[in-house]
Amino acid sequence: MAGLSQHVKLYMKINDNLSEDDVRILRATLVTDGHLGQARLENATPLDIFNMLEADDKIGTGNLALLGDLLKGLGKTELAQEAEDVAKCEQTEGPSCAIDDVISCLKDLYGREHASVRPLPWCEDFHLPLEQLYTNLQHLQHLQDDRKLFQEVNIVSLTDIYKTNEAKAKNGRLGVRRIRVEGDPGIGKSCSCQKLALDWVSGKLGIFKVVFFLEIRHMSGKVKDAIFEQLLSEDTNMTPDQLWSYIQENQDDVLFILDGLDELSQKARENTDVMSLIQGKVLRNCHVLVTSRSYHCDKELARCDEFYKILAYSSENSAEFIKKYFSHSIESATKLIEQLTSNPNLSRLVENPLNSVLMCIVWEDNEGKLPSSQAELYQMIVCLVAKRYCARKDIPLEGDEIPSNIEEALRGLGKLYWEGLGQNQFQFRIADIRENSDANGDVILDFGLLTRDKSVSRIKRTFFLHRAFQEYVAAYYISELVKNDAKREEGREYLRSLFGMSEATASFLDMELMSRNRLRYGEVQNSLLAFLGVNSGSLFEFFAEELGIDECKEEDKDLLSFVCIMLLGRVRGEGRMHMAEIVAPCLSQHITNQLGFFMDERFRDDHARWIDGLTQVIKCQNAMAIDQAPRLIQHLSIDTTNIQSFALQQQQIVALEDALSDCTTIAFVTLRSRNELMRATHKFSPVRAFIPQRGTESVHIDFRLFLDMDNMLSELSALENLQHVTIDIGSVIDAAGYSQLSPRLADLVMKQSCLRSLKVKIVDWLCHYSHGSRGIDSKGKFLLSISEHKTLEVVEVQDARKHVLFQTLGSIKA
Ligand SMILES: Nc1ncnc2c1ncn2[C@@H]1O[C@H](COP(=O)(O)OP(=O)(O)OP(=O)(O)O)[C@@H](O)[C@H]1O
Repeated sequence: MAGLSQHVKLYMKINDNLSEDDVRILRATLVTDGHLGQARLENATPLDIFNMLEADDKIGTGNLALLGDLLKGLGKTELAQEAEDVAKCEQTEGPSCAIDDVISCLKDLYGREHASVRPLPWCEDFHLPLEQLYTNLQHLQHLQDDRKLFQEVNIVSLTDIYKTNEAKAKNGRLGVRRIRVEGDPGIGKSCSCQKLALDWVSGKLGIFKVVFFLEIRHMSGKVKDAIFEQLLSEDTNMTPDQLWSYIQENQDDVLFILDGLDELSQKARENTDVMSLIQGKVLRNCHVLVTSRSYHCDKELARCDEFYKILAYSSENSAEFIKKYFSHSIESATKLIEQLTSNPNLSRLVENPLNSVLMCIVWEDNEGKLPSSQAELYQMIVCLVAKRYCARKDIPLEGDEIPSNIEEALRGLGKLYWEGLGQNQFQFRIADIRENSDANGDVILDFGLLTRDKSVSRIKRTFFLHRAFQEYVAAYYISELVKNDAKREEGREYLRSLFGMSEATASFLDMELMSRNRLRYGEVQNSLLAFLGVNSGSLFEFFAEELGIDECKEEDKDLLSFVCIMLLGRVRGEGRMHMAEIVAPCLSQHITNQLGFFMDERFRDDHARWIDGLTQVIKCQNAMAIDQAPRLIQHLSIDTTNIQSFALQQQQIVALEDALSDCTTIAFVTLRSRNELMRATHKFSPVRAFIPQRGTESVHIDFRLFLDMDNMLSELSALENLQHVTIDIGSVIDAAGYSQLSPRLADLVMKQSCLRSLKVKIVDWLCHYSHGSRGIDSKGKFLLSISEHKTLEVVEVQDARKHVLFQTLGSIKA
């Protein structure tokens, strides 16, 4: 009703208010006055009559004179007056009347469509009421588009952003117009947008007169048309051009909520003006809030005024959500919370809202059985869908086995969705699904992992409800190919395109493409490992073969080794050692995580997993060393910048330290950090964690800032038989102070009897700087240690002011 124009609403009102006698008189008058023929009028209701008159252009928008006369003839003066008012309104004040109509139409739509979430695609009737279930999320605000500079903000929903900005606004005008919100998959971006729209409906966002909530994945053309396609019905009493003019004239009052920029398809990108809207090239005074997955669309969103990140639920939030979900059974909630709290892996998993809701569903449906990982969680959900489908169709089930035609259907879907991901396509036409699925088209469409768009939208295409499932099913398809010996070659082709090796062979890898694919298909790559499970050996055999190709250049081996070790770090369970055994003999002899495109902080988690994988590889090589295996790691280069964050657990460092303590084959170690090493949550000593105590001949340490120089030198002194030590440090903050350097260096020289070169360069001491001393204090002991040393050939020490204190041993002896 809200979407209907004023005069149509009036027609309906008149229809309801005329008696049968009135209708008879009306028909007769129309015939007598020659407006309509008798045959057409027979049995026609007033509504039919008004439609006929409209079709003959006798009445319509802003033209209700005839209707007024007819009503007056019937003695319906009030209705006649209303007809006059509506006509006047539509003629003279058309746009403002019409915009009110659009607004009520939008409010009606949001109140209806966005008042609930449907986390399960197969359950069309499984709606969770958003207002009751919405649980506060944590947010960060990034400062000046720099992810390193951020502040924690007291914001629990997107509406709070506007509330905070409104408090700072001048003359009621918000200065901040373009807001960017990012977050990981399933973290609640869409849900937060829904909540924002609902808050507007309930008057909590009064600063905006009109709010357009558009899902970018449905966008294929101009924003002007998308508004009508997604939000308004065909008989809205404003044309797209009229509405656009209204928006242009009232920019300050309008908010666009644009959800999921990362889901804009390649094809749509060429035709849509949504980027111009986001970047303020059109409607620059409108308000825009745009969401995307983390680290996606960075360039396009660089010019936004504010930049927020949705973090996750805190552990209290996730418990609160579970209680809300099980409000009918507090006992279930308490039990689930207890189980999750006792398992750190699962507790972390449910910090993600999508995982939280799926966990509740699985718990409810599987009599308290819980998954151990995200992939297993999705697997359980797909099993659940399959079981419901079988129950619906009376298909007998054997245990937990999914019937083969359903598996086949899932594979068909996986193929389609993998191809869709390549094009950033998230919705599919039914015809395409049938075409791609042989005999299983109906199973796919009926199965329940697909859902049809139910909104007012005129887009009637089938699509996946949640992108995470699309990635999951695509991974399932690839894993089935990889496991199948008969489809080995096809499987490998898929692996190449998944990991970004499709346009090259191992002899010529494109690091940019590989890193891009890691960002784009990271979820698919990770799910693939989970699907392969005990069969993950096939994936590592693939990498081992690529590494073994004769033409594979050393730098390409370094890159493949990094990816391979990072993936190994993601393997859980007993099979891990076996996977390590497959790759360990083929890896590069130079193992490094200092790899151009992969140095970006977007790969932070991968660097943390790399540490786990490295631990496995080293353990494996330690065992192999006894058998004199030919290829062992000889040079280890670690950039700690990306691994010293909270992504890395203390026990992971301890495990690596343990593995390295048994390692004697690594002769060269390079350590680098591009930021402050000790700002990490976990304090660790880089020397102890990353340098083997035995067998290391050469160490190069290159840190931008270091807090514990004193300790580092003592630990280097404790290593066995070092020959070359090079230390480059930008700045040092050392509790022991500048004056301690000389005795520590003396210790190092005395303890390392095989030392041949020692080069130390420290650009600045940030504290404990003794202004009086321009060089190294108490040099005597140091000089003595050098002069008594038997093998030392080169000593170079540069101080804070770049004074070269010692250049060669010769100069010291002189
Ligand atoms: N704040 C919240 N309170 C309660 N439930 C939530 C909340 N946020 C998200 N959810 C649940 O998590 C599911 C996934 O959330 P949503 O679709 O908003 O994630 P997203 O960040 O948009 O994911 P993607 O990037 O994959 O599109 C929702 O269907 C809903 O069930």
